[in-house]
Amino acid sequence: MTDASLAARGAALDLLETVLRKKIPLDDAFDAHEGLDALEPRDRGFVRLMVATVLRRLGQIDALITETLTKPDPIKAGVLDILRLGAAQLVFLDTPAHAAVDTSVAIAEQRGLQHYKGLINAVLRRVSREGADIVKKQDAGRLNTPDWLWLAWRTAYGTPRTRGIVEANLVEAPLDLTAKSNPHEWATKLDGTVLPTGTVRRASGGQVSELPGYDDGAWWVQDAAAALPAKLFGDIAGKTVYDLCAAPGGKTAQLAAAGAKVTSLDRSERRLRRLTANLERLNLWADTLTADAATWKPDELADAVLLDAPCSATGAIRRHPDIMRLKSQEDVTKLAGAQRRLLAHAVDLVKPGGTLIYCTCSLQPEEGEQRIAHLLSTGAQVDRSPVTPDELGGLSELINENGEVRTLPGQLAELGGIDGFFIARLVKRT
Ligand SMILES: C[S@@+](CC[C@H](N)C(=O)[O-])C[C@H]1O[C@@H](n2cnc3c(N)ncnc32)[C@H](O)[C@@H]1O
Repeated sequence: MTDASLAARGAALDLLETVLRKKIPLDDAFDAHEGLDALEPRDRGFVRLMVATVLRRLGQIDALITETLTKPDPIKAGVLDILRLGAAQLVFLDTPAHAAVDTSVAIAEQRGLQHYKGLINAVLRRVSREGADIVKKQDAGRLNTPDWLWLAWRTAYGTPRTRGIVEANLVEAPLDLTAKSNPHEWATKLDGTVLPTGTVRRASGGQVSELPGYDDGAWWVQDAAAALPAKLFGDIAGKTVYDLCAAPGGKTAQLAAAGAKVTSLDRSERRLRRLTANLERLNLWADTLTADAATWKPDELADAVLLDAPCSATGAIRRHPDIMRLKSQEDVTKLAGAQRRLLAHAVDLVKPGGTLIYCTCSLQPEEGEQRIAHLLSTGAQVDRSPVTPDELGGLSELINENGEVRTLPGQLAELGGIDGFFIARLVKRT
C-alpha cells in the first residue's frame, strides 16, 4: 500500500462526506479540496471515479453492505462511508481485494476509527467474496434512484421510459464536444464520431486539456442535448442576443461562434469569470454583465433571448450522479417559481417578431413543459414556434406534440445516450 493510494482513498472519503453530509456538489467539493493538488492526475481521476461510483450506485452499495454486515446494529456515518468506498472498489471498479480492504482498514486507523477495523475488514472480505453475485440479483436502476425521482418520472414518462432513464444513469456519459467549425475533421483528430446533431462524441476518460485542439480553442465540452438550444435560433449572424443565465458559457460560445452579438448575463460573478476565461481560450467574444436576469432592464430589446434557467439538473445525472443525493422535490418546486419569474421577464426583453428560447437540463415537467403551458396561460405575448425534425438531424423522437424538444437519457442509446433536456422556442407577437 503506497502513500499515494492511501492519500487517494482519504481524499475520496473527505469528498463523499462533503457531498452526502454537507450537501455540497461534487465539482465544488473537488475544487476546494486542498489535498488533491498533491496527487498525480491519474490518482485524482481515480478519486473522482471512486466517489462518483458510490454516488451513482449508493442504493445498491447500501443494500449490499446491509446484506453482508455481521451484526445488524446501525453503523457510524464515517465507518459507513469507508465501507461504501471499499465496496465500490471491490464490486464496480475491479480494484484488487487486498488493495481495497487494506486501504479501507488503514483509513479507519488514520481517522481514529481503529475500534471498527475488525468490522470493516470482515464486511469487505465478505463483499469481495460474495458481492458480485449479490449485485447481479439487484434491480440496479430502481435501487439507485431516490423514490421521489422514480415516482415523478414514472408519472411523467411511464414505466418503460423511466426504466430507460434509470439504466442510462448507471453509466458514465461519453465526452461530448462542440467544435467551433469542421466537426468531422475534429472527430477524426479526436478519435470520435459526429452525432446527427453535429456534436463530436468520444469515449470519456483522460485529461480533456491534453486533447488535440484544446489549447487552440477549437472546441469546448458540451453535452449533445445542451448544444441544441442555441442551434434552434437558426441563422443568428449579426443579430443581438441576450443570454440571460450564461455561465460557464457553452451556449454563449455557440452563439458568438455563429456570429451573433451576444450579451451574457449571470447572477454569479465567480461563474461569469469562468465564462470570460472560457471565451478567451476559444478566442470568442461577448459582452458580459453580472446581473439578476429576473429584473435586468436593458436599453434595447433583443432579436433573440436565451433563457437557460437554473434548474434541478435531473437530466444530467449521468455526468453528475451527486444530483440524486442533493436535490429534492422541494428544490424543484422552488426552482419552478424562479423559472416562472425569469421566463415572464424574458418575454419583455424580446423585440416583436423576435425569438425566445427557454431550456433546462431537468427531467421534471414542472421545470419544462409546465413552465411554457403556464406562461401561455397568462396571456404572454408569445406563441410556440415548433421545432422540426430536420433541425435536429432528423431525430423526430426528441420532439413532443407541442413542437418542444424533450430529450431523455435513455434515448439514442445506440449512439451512447443523451442528457435529459427541455427546450421550447417561442416567437414574440408583432
Ligand atoms: C444552467 S446554468 C447556465 C449554463 C450556461 N447557459 C451554459 O450553457 O454554459 C444556470 C446559470 O444561471 C445563473 N443564474 C441563476 N439565477 C440567475 C438569475 N436570477 N439571474 C442571472 N443568472 C442566474 C447561475 O449562476 C448559473 O450560472
